Amino acid sequence: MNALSLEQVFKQYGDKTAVNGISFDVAPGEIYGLLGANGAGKTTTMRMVLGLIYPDSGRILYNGKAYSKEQLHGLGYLPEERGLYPKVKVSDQILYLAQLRGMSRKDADQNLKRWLDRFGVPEYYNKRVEELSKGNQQKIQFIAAVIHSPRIVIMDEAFSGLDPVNVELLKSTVKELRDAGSSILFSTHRMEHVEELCRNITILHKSNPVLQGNLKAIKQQFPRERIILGTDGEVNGLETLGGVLSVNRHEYGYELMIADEAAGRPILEKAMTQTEVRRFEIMEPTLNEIFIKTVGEKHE
Ligand SMILES: Nc1ncnc2c1ncn2[C@@H]1O[C@H](COP(=O)(O)OP(=O)(O)OP(=O)(O)O)[C@@H](O)[C@H]1O
Repeated sequence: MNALSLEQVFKQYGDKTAVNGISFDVAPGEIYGLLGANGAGKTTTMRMVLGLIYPDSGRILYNGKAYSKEQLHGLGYLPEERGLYPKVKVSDQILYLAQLRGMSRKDADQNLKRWLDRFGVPEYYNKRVEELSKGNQQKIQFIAAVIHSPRIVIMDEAFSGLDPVNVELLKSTVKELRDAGSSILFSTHRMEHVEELCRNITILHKSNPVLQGNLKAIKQQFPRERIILGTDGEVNGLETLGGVLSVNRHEYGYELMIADEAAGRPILEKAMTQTEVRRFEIMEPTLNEIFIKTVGEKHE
């Protein structure tokens, strides 16, 4: 059974439609990507899943059941806007939140210490939030979202403000949660994180779901239009070949845009007659390219 199912969920603010009929399922042990440009409806969708606001129509099911107070204990939320109290000690704050989610203080304390150790910062237990750097506050906010071992975790820009080492640390933690059976609804503008983590995705555009499904299958639907050609030396005349749309010289060789995959072979043959070819690859489109094509605008 799916851990989370949205069925034709619709939400309007006044006469503005924020989410226009979104449906998707998240299996246990799956990270699901929710993507979209600013204002597309991601946060509204996540807030409905959390029960903070109600859909105008449609249904949200948790393990096949409708929302109830008990479900709240099985949900974890890492909001985009951080919500910790700066003056309050990390331990007081996290233990309070964990108890709200149904944990005993003793169990919560054990879990908190384990998480702080996992993140290599046991000394934060007694610190006030304001004493920590922004990135380290983010780690504490992450702990607040998962301390009660929720079955469904909703993460809005989980890795923003983190340095590369901490991004890797939190990424591996998200994978561990997945492998332990949690379902994660993951929203970000960082497409490379989605490529690494998510099995299935929905792209929202102006409140409408415009592209949805298995990420690998989606990639196969889009044409391969870019060739990476790694060479030792110059290759002349590439731009004259049929189906070649553009040629860019790089340190490693050439990057070519092509009309279709059939243009590939003559490029390779021409290169081989002139120099040593180190690499030749007709590239799968990146999710970033697919996103821009689908949404039709730059995003940040
Ligand atoms: N409380 C509200 N009252 C009125 N309109 C709202 C409210 N919350 C969101 N909206 C509108 O609903 C639409 C979707 O907003 P939402 O915050 O869900 O987008 P988002 O995809 O999360 O964007 P971002 O990437 O910028 O966080 C926007 O047009 C927004 O202005």
